Amino acid sequence: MSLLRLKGVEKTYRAGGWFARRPPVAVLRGGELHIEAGECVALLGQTGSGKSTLGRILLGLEQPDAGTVNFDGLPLLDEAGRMAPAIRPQIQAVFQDPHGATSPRFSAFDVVAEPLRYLGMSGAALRLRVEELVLAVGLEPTELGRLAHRFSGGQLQRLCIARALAPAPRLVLLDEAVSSLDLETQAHILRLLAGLRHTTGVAYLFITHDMRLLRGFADRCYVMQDGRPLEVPEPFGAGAVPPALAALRAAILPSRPKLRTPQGAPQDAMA
Ligand SMILES: Nc1ncnc2c1ncn2[C@@H]1O[C@H](COP(=O)(O)OP(=O)(O)OP(=O)(O)O)[C@@H](O)[C@H]1O
Repeated sequence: MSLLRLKGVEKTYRAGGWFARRPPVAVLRGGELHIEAGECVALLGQTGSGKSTLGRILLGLEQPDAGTVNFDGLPLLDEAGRMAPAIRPQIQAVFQDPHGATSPRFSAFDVVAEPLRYLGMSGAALRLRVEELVLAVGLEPTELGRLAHRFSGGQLQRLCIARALAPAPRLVLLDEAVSSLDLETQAHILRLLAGLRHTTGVAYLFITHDMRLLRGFADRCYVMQDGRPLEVPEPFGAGAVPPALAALRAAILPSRPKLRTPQGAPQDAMA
């Protein structure tokens, strides 16, 4: 049984309500996606292709118009569209902008402690768990009293990762979680996430539009094509790939850009 399975999920946004002049936007149009326990699955797609909509559905923030979403074999949402309280802590998320995802009034301690307090933890047990989590993401417990917004973007994202892992989830949605960081910090955070997956057994849904981040990180890959997640066995292979993936591949910058000579022939810019 899969940890998560989406089947035939459809979602249409009706901008401005039912009587608006603008036509409805059908963002998700079916397809299938599954994630096994402990797996890292990438979901690629161009901007506006519906990746985050799909992510919000997994978090119970958005209701699909049609289709099924099962977590551990059970429906993710009840008939009223609410997520079962037992499932809620098992699915967590890390978003692109760590500043937007944390309160400027919170200390680092408060950021990580937030979901644990919600689950009823307090006192020495809370402090111990928060310290354990910040150590796991490579920060020092002595820093916990600092205001979170005084940390660098990469450090604050580490705190957000610690917060996501606090309730010991089985699935973490990483929605462009490293996209706002510089290349070196991206590499550190991806290494950290890979290590945490190894030690905790958590599964990831890694949403990105940047194909370069996939290599060595994701086990399997889907691309959003015409509103449907489509599994791509070999995203970097020489064979045919869906047009949406071909466009993302074409967007990868060459490591050594080519210049055009006066005769029009490409020439290595670094030669
Ligand atoms: N609440 C909403 N109401 C109306 N339209 C929406 C809403 N949320 C998203 N959309 C539209 O749905 C489409 C898909 O948006 P979504 O954020 O899921 O795409 P995405 O693939 O995550 O894009 P990006 O990589 O740019 O974040 C876009 O055209 C967007 O404008």
